[in-house]
Amino acid sequence: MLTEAQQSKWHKDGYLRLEKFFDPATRDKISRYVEEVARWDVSSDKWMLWFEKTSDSRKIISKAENFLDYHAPLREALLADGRIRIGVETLLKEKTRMLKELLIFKYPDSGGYRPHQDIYHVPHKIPDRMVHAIASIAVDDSDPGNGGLFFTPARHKEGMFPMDAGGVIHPEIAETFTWEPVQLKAGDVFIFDDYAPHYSLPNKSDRSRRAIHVVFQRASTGGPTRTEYNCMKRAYNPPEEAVADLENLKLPNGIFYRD
Ligand SMILES: O=C(O)CCC(=O)C(=O)O
Ligand SMILES: [Fe+2]
Repeated sequence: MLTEAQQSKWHKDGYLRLEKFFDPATRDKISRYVEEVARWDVSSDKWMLWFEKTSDSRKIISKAENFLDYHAPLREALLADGRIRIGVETLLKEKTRMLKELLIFKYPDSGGYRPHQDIYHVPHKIPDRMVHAIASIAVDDSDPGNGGLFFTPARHKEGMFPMDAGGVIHPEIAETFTWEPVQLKAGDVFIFDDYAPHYSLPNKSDRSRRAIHVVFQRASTGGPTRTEYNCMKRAYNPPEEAVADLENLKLPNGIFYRD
Protein backbone atom coordinates (compact mmCIF):
# COMPACT_ATOMS: atom_id res chain seq x y z
CA MET A 1 0.00 0.00 0.00
CA LEU A 2 2.83 2.47 0.78
CA THR A 3 5.14 3.37 -2.08
CA GLU A 4 8.93 3.21 -1.85
CA ALA A 5 8.97 7.03 -1.90
CA GLN A 6 6.57 7.20 1.08
CA GLN A 7 8.64 4.70 3.01
CA SER A 8 11.87 6.59 2.33
CA LYS A 9 10.24 9.84 3.41
CA TRP A 10 9.22 8.24 6.70
CA HIS A 11 12.76 6.96 7.32
CA LYS A 12 14.35 10.27 6.31
CA ASP A 13 12.02 12.75 8.06
CA GLY A 14 10.43 10.64 10.82
CA TYR A 15 6.91 11.37 9.60
CA LEU A 16 4.62 10.85 6.63
CA ARG A 17 1.27 12.25 5.47
CA LEU A 18 -1.23 9.92 3.78
CA GLU A 19 -3.79 11.99 1.94
CA LYS A 20 -7.48 10.99 1.63
CA PHE A 21 -6.87 7.86 3.72
CA PHE A 22 -10.56 7.69 4.63
CA ASP A 23 -13.31 8.13 2.04
CA PRO A 24 -15.73 11.04 2.59
CA ALA A 25 -18.51 8.84 4.02
CA THR A 26 -16.18 7.24 6.62
CA ARG A 27 -14.57 10.60 7.38
CA ASP A 28 -17.99 12.11 8.15
CA LYS A 29 -18.98 9.10 10.26
CA ILE A 30 -15.77 9.42 12.29
CA SER A 31 -16.54 13.11 12.85
CA ARG A 32 -20.04 12.32 14.17
CA TYR A 33 -18.75 9.58 16.48
CA VAL A 34 -16.09 11.91 17.88
CA GLU A 35 -18.84 14.42 18.74
CA GLU A 36 -20.60 11.64 20.66
CA VAL A 37 -17.44 11.01 22.72
CA ALA A 38 -17.21 14.78 23.36
CA ARG A 39 -20.56 14.58 25.16
CA TRP A 40 -19.70 11.64 27.41
CA ASP A 41 -19.74 12.17 31.14
CA VAL A 42 -16.53 11.57 33.09
CA SER A 43 -15.78 8.00 34.24
CA SER A 44 -13.71 6.78 37.16
CA ASP A 45 -12.76 3.44 35.61
CA LYS A 46 -13.41 3.44 31.85
CA TRP A 47 -12.54 6.29 29.47
CA MET A 48 -10.40 9.26 30.58
CA LEU A 49 -11.33 12.88 29.90
CA TRP A 50 -9.55 16.23 30.44
CA PHE A 51 -11.06 19.69 30.11
CA GLU A 52 -10.00 23.31 29.62
CA LYS A 53 -11.36 26.62 30.84
CA THR A 54 -11.75 29.02 27.89
CA SER A 55 -10.93 32.72 28.12
CA ASP A 56 -14.65 33.42 28.56
CA SER A 57 -14.81 30.85 31.39
CA ARG A 58 -16.52 27.98 29.62
CA LYS A 59 -15.51 24.38 30.28
CA ILE A 60 -14.65 22.60 27.03
CA ILE A 61 -13.37 19.08 26.50
CA SER A 62 -9.65 19.04 25.71
CA LYS A 63 -8.59 15.42 25.45
CA ALA A 64 -9.85 11.82 25.79
CA GLU A 65 -8.03 8.51 26.17
CA ASN A 66 -9.14 4.88 26.25
CA PHE A 67 -12.44 5.51 24.45
CA LEU A 68 -12.34 2.98 21.58
CA ASP A 69 -13.32 0.03 23.77
CA TYR A 70 -16.52 1.94 24.60
CA HIS A 71 -17.45 3.16 21.11
CA ALA A 72 -17.56 0.11 18.82
CA PRO A 73 -18.70 1.98 15.67
CA LEU A 74 -15.80 4.46 15.98
CA ARG A 75 -13.34 1.64 16.59
CA GLU A 76 -14.72 -0.20 13.59
CA ALA A 77 -14.59 2.86 11.30
CA LEU A 78 -10.96 3.51 12.22
CA LEU A 79 -9.44 0.09 12.61
CA ALA A 80 -11.61 -2.78 11.30
CA ASP A 81 -10.07 -2.83 7.82
CA GLY A 82 -6.56 -3.01 9.32
CA ARG A 83 -5.17 -0.41 6.91
CA ILE A 84 -3.63 1.80 9.60
CA ARG A 85 -1.91 -1.14 11.22
CA ILE A 86 -0.65 -2.43 7.85
CA GLY A 87 0.74 1.03 7.03
CA VAL A 88 2.52 1.30 10.38
CA GLU A 89 3.87 -2.26 10.13
CA THR A 90 5.18 -1.55 6.62
CA LEU A 91 7.07 1.46 7.96
CA LEU A 92 8.38 -0.32 11.07
CA LYS A 93 9.02 -3.52 9.08
CA GLU A 94 7.62 -5.46 11.99
CA LYS A 95 4.40 -6.63 13.65
CA THR A 96 2.98 -4.20 16.22
CA ARG A 97 0.76 -3.94 19.27
CA MET A 98 -1.65 -1.05 19.63
CA LEU A 99 -0.92 0.50 22.99
CA LYS A 100 -3.45 3.27 23.32
CA GLU A 101 -5.45 5.97 21.59
CA LEU A 102 -6.09 9.58 22.37
CA LEU A 103 -8.39 12.23 21.01
CA ILE A 104 -7.28 15.85 20.87
CA PHE A 105 -10.37 18.08 20.51
CA LYS A 106 -8.60 21.41 19.98
CA TYR A 107 -11.89 23.31 19.87
CA PRO A 108 -11.79 27.08 19.29
CA ASP A 109 -10.02 28.81 22.20
CA SER A 110 -8.15 25.69 23.33
CA GLY A 111 -4.49 25.58 24.37
CA GLY A 112 -1.28 24.40 22.72
CA TYR A 113 1.42 21.78 23.27
CA ARG A 114 5.01 22.99 23.70
CA PRO A 115 7.86 21.38 21.71
CA HIS A 116 8.31 17.79 22.83
CA GLN A 117 8.94 14.21 21.79
CA ASP A 118 6.15 11.76 22.64
CA ILE A 119 8.65 9.20 24.15
CA TYR A 120 5.97 7.64 26.36
CA HIS A 121 8.46 5.62 28.42
CA VAL A 122 10.01 8.72 29.99
CA PRO A 123 7.00 10.21 31.83
CA HIS A 124 5.91 6.69 32.71
CA LYS A 125 9.33 5.83 34.16
CA ILE A 126 9.81 2.73 32.00
CA PRO A 127 13.42 1.94 31.04
CA ASP A 128 12.77 0.91 27.41
CA ARG A 129 11.23 2.71 24.51
CA MET A 130 7.60 1.64 24.49
CA VAL A 131 6.11 3.53 21.52
CA HIS A 132 7.51 3.55 18.02
CA ALA A 133 4.88 5.15 15.82
CA ILE A 134 1.76 7.22 16.21
CA ALA A 135 -0.93 7.42 13.51
CA SER A 136 -2.80 10.69 13.74
CA ILE A 137 -6.18 10.73 12.00
CA ALA A 138 -7.31 14.23 10.99
CA VAL A 139 -10.97 14.51 11.95
CA ASP A 140 -11.02 18.18 10.86
CA ASP A 141 -8.79 20.07 8.46
CA SER A 142 -5.62 21.05 10.32
CA ASP A 143 -3.19 23.90 9.62
CA PRO A 144 -1.26 26.53 11.58
CA GLY A 145 -4.39 28.74 11.59
CA ASN A 146 -6.39 26.37 13.82
CA GLY A 147 -3.70 25.04 16.14
CA GLY A 148 -2.22 22.46 13.75
CA LEU A 149 1.02 20.62 14.37
CA PHE A 150 4.57 21.65 13.47
CA PHE A 151 7.28 19.01 13.02
CA THR A 152 11.01 19.31 12.42
CA PRO A 153 12.31 16.87 9.80
CA ALA A 154 15.05 14.27 10.29
CA ARG A 155 15.51 14.78 14.05
CA HIS A 156 14.02 11.45 15.13
CA LYS A 157 17.34 9.62 15.07
CA GLU A 158 19.07 11.97 17.51
CA GLY A 159 17.81 10.41 20.72
CA MET A 160 16.21 12.50 23.44
CA PHE A 161 16.74 16.24 23.43
CA PRO A 162 17.34 18.07 26.73
CA MET A 163 13.95 18.72 28.29
CA ASP A 164 12.42 19.96 31.52
CA ALA A 165 10.62 17.77 34.06
CA GLY A 166 7.35 18.15 32.14
CA GLY A 167 8.92 16.90 28.89
CA VAL A 168 9.25 20.31 27.17
CA ILE A 169 12.40 20.53 24.99
CA HIS A 170 14.58 23.40 26.20
CA PRO A 171 13.52 26.52 24.26
CA GLU A 172 17.09 27.43 23.27
CA ILE A 173 17.34 24.05 21.51
CA ALA A 174 13.81 24.01 20.04
CA GLU A 175 14.35 27.43 18.48
CA THR A 176 17.32 26.14 16.47
CA PHE A 177 15.09 23.54 14.73
CA THR A 178 13.57 24.13 11.30
CA TRP A 179 9.83 23.72 11.94
CA GLU A 180 7.43 22.73 9.17
CA PRO A 181 3.67 23.20 9.47
CA VAL A 182 1.68 20.02 8.84
CA GLN A 183 -1.31 20.75 6.62
CA LEU A 184 -3.98 18.05 6.75
CA LYS A 185 -7.46 17.64 5.37
CA ALA A 186 -10.13 15.77 7.32
CA GLY A 187 -9.70 12.10 6.46
CA ASP A 188 -5.91 12.29 6.02
CA VAL A 189 -3.64 10.23 8.28
CA PHE A 190 -0.25 11.45 9.49
CA ILE A 191 2.16 8.82 10.87
CA PHE A 192 5.11 9.92 13.03
CA ASP A 193 7.99 8.41 14.97
CA ASP A 194 7.64 8.99 18.72
CA TYR A 195 11.12 10.57 18.79
CA ALA A 196 10.15 13.21 16.17
CA PRO A 197 9.91 16.62 17.93
CA HIS A 198 6.66 18.52 17.44
CA TYR A 199 4.45 21.25 18.90
CA SER A 200 1.14 23.00 18.30
CA LEU A 201 -0.06 26.51 19.11
CA PRO A 202 -3.32 27.38 20.87
CA ASN A 203 -6.34 27.39 18.57
CA LYS A 204 -7.34 31.06 18.28
CA SER A 205 -9.60 30.43 15.27
CA ASP A 206 -13.29 29.54 15.12
CA ARG A 207 -12.50 26.13 13.55
CA SER A 208 -12.10 22.91 15.54
CA ARG A 209 -8.95 20.85 14.94
CA ARG A 210 -9.90 17.40 16.20
CA ALA A 211 -7.44 14.51 15.78
CA ILE A 212 -7.32 10.90 16.96
CA HIS A 213 -3.88 9.49 17.73
CA VAL A 214 -3.43 5.71 17.64
CA VAL A 215 -0.20 4.59 19.28
CA PHE A 216 1.79 1.48 18.25
CA GLN A 217 4.62 -0.55 19.82
CA ARG A 218 6.97 -2.89 17.98
CA ALA A 219 5.96 -6.47 18.77
CA SER A 220 9.62 -7.36 19.43
CA THR A 221 9.94 -4.93 22.33
CA GLY A 222 8.62 -5.09 25.87
CA GLY A 223 6.60 -2.43 27.58
CA PRO A 224 3.29 -2.47 29.34
CA THR A 225 0.04 -3.84 27.98
CA ARG A 226 -2.81 -1.50 27.19
CA THR A 227 -4.40 -2.22 30.58
CA GLU A 228 -1.13 -1.63 32.45
CA TYR A 229 -0.56 1.57 30.53
CA ASN A 230 -4.02 2.90 31.38
CA CYS A 231 -3.35 2.24 35.09
CA MET A 232 -0.10 4.21 34.82
CA LYS A 233 -1.82 7.06 33.01
CA ARG A 234 -4.45 7.30 35.76
CA ALA A 235 -1.67 7.32 38.35
CA TYR A 236 0.66 9.88 36.71
CA ASN A 237 -1.79 12.14 34.84
CA PRO A 238 -5.18 11.52 36.40
CA PRO A 239 -8.22 12.45 34.28
CA GLU A 240 -11.20 14.29 35.72
CA GLU A 241 -13.42 12.11 37.88
CA ALA A 242 -16.88 12.79 39.25
CA VAL A 243 -17.19 16.59 38.97
CA ALA A 244 -14.70 18.70 37.05
CA ASP A 245 -13.97 21.90 39.01
CA LEU A 246 -13.52 24.68 36.47
CA GLU A 247 -11.03 26.51 38.67
CA ASN A 248 -8.93 23.44 39.32
CA LEU A 249 -8.83 21.38 36.15
CA LYS A 250 -6.35 18.54 35.81
CA LEU A 251 -3.62 18.87 33.19
CA PRO A 252 -3.29 16.08 30.61
CA ASN A 253 0.53 16.24 30.70
CA GLY A 254 3.47 18.61 31.26
CA ILE A 255 3.56 20.02 27.71
CA PHE A 256 0.06 21.46 27.50
CA TYR A 257 -0.39 25.20 28.08
CA ARG A 258 -2.87 28.02 27.70
CA ASP A 259 -1.80 31.62 27.44
O1 LIG B 1 -2.39 17.55 18.57
C1 LIG B 1 -1.79 18.43 19.18
O2 LIG B 1 -2.06 19.64 19.08
C2 LIG B 1 -0.62 18.04 20.04
C3 LIG B 1 -0.85 16.80 20.81
C4 LIG B 1 0.42 16.12 21.19
O3 LIG B 1 1.46 16.39 20.65
C5 LIG B 1 0.44 15.08 22.23
O4 LIG B 1 -0.61 14.84 22.87
O5 LIG B 1 1.49 14.50 22.44
FE1 LIG C 1 2.94 14.88 21.07
